[in-house]
Amino acid sequence: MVARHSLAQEQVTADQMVTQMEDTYGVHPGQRRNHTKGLCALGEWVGSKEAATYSKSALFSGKTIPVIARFSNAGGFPDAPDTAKSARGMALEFKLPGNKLQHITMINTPMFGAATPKTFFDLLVATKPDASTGKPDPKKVAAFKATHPDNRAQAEFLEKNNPPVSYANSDYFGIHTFKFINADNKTTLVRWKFVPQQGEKRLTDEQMKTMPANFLAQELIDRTKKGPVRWDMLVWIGQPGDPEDNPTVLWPADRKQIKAGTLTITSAMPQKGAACEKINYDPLVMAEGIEPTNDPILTFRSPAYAVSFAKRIQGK
Ligand code: HEM
Repeated sequence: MVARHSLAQEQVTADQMVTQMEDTYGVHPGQRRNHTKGLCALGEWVGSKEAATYSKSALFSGKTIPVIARFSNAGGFPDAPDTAKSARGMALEFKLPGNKLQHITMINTPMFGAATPKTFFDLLVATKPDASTGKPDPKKVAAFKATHPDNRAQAEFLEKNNPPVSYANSDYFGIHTFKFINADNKTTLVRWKFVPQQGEKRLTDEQMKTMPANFLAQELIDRTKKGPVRWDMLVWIGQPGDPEDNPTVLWPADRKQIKAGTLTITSAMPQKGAACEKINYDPLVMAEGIEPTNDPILTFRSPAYAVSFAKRIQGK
């Protein structure tokens, strides 16, 4: 496992990955190199007592914790249509007592489309729009699919499930395995998802053809003006032997599940100049009580986000 991890790291660097994003999506100065389209939101979080038995994180103290959120569309096109069959993202920064931070950065597919950074890199290369058609070359996409079976589960999920009608009507999955450490220093492997209290709702095939390119951001701004929007965080408790370092493989469906808390989003606003714009939602920003696994995608994300953040913060 460790050997495969270091091999994957050798094959592509964070710089190469972000340069490839720029090649595939173009450079949009001052903006994120991935999940470029999005908006900011504000809210709060209250964790559960049950989760506190598994993790000593201040996230589960039961106290109200302020949250700065960002909702987004996967990919580096600022004008990606909201009907595109790509992932939607929810990124959360929890402001814990003592100036500590916890980040949770999720997408709305249960699994990721790459077991190694190299597969993700190859996907970026294969989906670069062709100069003559403005669309990915179907031959290159087919060749990628034939040689990267670790992409298949997510690609099939995205093909079969239309995107949500609202950022508020979507599940968001942590995807990676994390470790909860409790007050007795006992480690539990966990995975999680955020489930919308207003229910999951996807665009119909008809709406896929009729909806405009931009509706998700304004819809969330309008919805939160009428009242708060909530998600419950459900945590699956792992068993010894459950896959820890492959975000393309799901755990068996019968794993014990606990409710770890509730997120309440109270307002949403365009990202320009708002609180989420200058946050790097690096998923390895964690407070005591939650730790990463050796998942090669999870460990790669941190340096890649840093490269993108450093560029955009300089206006590049
Ligand atoms: C090799 C794998 C990955 C790479 C190279 C990558 C790269 C990036 C980069 C460069 C950004 C922009 C960072 C910034 O400028 O602030 C980003 C944003 C994001 N990524 Fe990833 N990512 C990967 C995997 C994932 C996975 C597995 C998830 C979900 C579990 C995810 C969810 C997101 C979300 C939601 C955002 C937007 C965060 C925000 O709103 O600021 N990414 N990613």
